[in-house]
Amino acid sequence: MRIDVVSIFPEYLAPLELSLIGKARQDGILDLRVHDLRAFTTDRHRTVDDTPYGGGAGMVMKPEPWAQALESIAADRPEGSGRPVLIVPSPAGERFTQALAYELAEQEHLAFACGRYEGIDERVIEWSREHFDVRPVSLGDYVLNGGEVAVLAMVEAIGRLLPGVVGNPESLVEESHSDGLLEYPVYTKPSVWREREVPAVLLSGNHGRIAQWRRHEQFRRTAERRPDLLEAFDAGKLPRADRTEL
Ligand SMILES: N#Cc1c(-c2ccc3ccn(Cc4ccccn4)c3c2)n[nH]c1N
Repeated sequence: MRIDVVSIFPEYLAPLELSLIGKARQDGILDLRVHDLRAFTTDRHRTVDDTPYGGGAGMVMKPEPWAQALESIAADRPEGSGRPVLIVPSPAGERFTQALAYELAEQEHLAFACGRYEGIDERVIEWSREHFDVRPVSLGDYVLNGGEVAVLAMVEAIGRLLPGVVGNPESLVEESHSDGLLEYPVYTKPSVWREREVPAVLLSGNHGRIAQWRRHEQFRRTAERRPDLLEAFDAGKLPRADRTEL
């Protein structure tokens, strides 16, 4: 998979050089490129923002640097790849979910546009549809200062689903949200810790009973902490977790 990220703070994406995503890049599973939006400005001050039409607080990101950056990415797309998907983090976007992570993990080329200030001139989103499948996406119902934190989360959630990134693909099946439910509690040695014991069933060696207990714990936790997920689960609206390997 090829991923391009455009930001005025490219160093914000440095954590993607670490851990599993960093190794996936070294192994050639993920070709991730970060671009500084200011490299696509033409004035001596490398200006990326201006005052909003209609007034209001804050500044808006100018359209032309974005068009230059995104045209450069579209022109450099991998040989034979289809139309790239442009994900625009935004508080006004569709919710990022595990199901969307699975969907995007099947794409050959993703691009992320990290806005700042009060956002990107809306005409960029409209213009981008000439070159990309454009998806405004929100990390959640709270306000961040820009798109970079959302991109860190989305790239990790998507990248870990790619074949060869996590050691045991089986582990992707049983984690929270992979089947629409929260994950069961996990324990390790010692079996008694500060007078707290590991549930006896987990020490029984009876794999059928262990699986039954774990499934029950998933439903109990989901009902307690995320009843909204339980309704979706009961309605059969499962995320795309019907495969352990993409
Ligand atoms: N994904 C996501 C986001 C964002 C987000 C994403 C991109 C930008 C670019 C600028 N801002 C600041 C800002 C504040 C207020 C109104 C508009 N814009 C962003 C915020 N906030 N919350 C999420 N779940």
